[in-house]
Amino acid sequence: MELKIRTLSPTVLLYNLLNLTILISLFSVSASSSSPKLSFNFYVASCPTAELMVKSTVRSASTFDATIPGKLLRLLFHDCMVEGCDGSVLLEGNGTERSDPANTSLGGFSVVDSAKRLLEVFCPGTVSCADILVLAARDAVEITGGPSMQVPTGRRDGMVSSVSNVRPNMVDTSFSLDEMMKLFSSKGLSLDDLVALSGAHTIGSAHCSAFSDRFQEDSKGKMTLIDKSLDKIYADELMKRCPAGSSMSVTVSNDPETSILFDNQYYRNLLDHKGLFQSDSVLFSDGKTKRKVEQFSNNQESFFQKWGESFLKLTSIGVKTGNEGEIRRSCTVINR
Ligand code: HEM
Ligand SMILES: [Ca+2]
Ligand SMILES: [Ca+2]
Repeated sequence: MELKIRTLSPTVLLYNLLNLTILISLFSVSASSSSPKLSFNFYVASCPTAELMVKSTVRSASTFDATIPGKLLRLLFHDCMVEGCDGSVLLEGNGTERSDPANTSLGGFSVVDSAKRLLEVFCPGTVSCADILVLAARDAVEITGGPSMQVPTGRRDGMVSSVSNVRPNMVDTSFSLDEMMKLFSSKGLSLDDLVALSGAHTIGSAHCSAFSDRFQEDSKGKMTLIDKSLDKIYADELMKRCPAGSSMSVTVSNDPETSILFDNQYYRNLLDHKGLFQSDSVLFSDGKTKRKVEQFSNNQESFFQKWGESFLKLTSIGVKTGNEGEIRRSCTVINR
């Protein structure tokens, strides 16, 4: 060892010393930065099987009920848009986010609750509901044939869930592209993220009321198409599935072609003027997003690639880490 050092030239020694100094200073910057960030394998020491337990819960629930993946993915979106990805949407009670009409048709709560119960047995007080929801949505995409992704964890659960926070932070199917863009950019999401994340509508379903604005009902209860951008045959089919006065529980597939497959069919539907919501159709009718829609419709790989990036951005919105928030014992109530 002694011999080795002596044989090193002074320049090499100086170079090594410099590298060491840079390394030390880098380390101290990251160690002293105020709020810890998310990290991959956050639970590797505290609960090594956390991700596996969530995955198996989502898998078995989805085997029994094919509507689960869509529900989990939408639930995550609605969580992240309001107060960030902090599980605020999961809280029950008067005046919580769940009371807003935009959230009354949400589902998948019981899957998150089951995963949490399992995790509380093996790793009590360790894995946040916010992380469980992100992992469950990630798994939902993979289970339905979408890309497999590694997602960072370490989110903490929020203590605030107020119905008044929903309206100002949630998109609506009646929104113009500019309105959607404004909201997305306030969350750090770009126009390309909007196009990619809307691709979530390649799975799942919608209630008739979610797209009734594209039709008009006359005094005799007859429906007519008022949104001429919609394909005529597709519109007829929708009217047949959702006649005036149809039950509130009737649902229609978001993607009429491959509703249980996470693929790029959503974008091909847009090209065919078969976007279910006005907010879907506008992505193809507006020149600002048309080219991205065409690109994703032609190339599933590029959609999957961008989906991965955008999903990471979505799941990082307003996250609470370190000492912020708490680790809930039950996902539906804050700890007492
Ligand atoms: C950008 C504007 C968006 C609007 C206006 C919108 C609106 C809607 C509406 C109205 C429904 C039907 C709900 C029902 O009637 O039950 C729906 C379903 C769905 N949305 Fe979106 N959404 C948007 C973006 C997103 C994003 C970014 C994601 C996820 C990343 C997402 C995931 C889903 C999923 C998976 C469903 C199916 C839910 C199920 O099967 O229960 N949506 N969306
Ligand atoms: Ca939230
Ligand atoms: Ca599909």
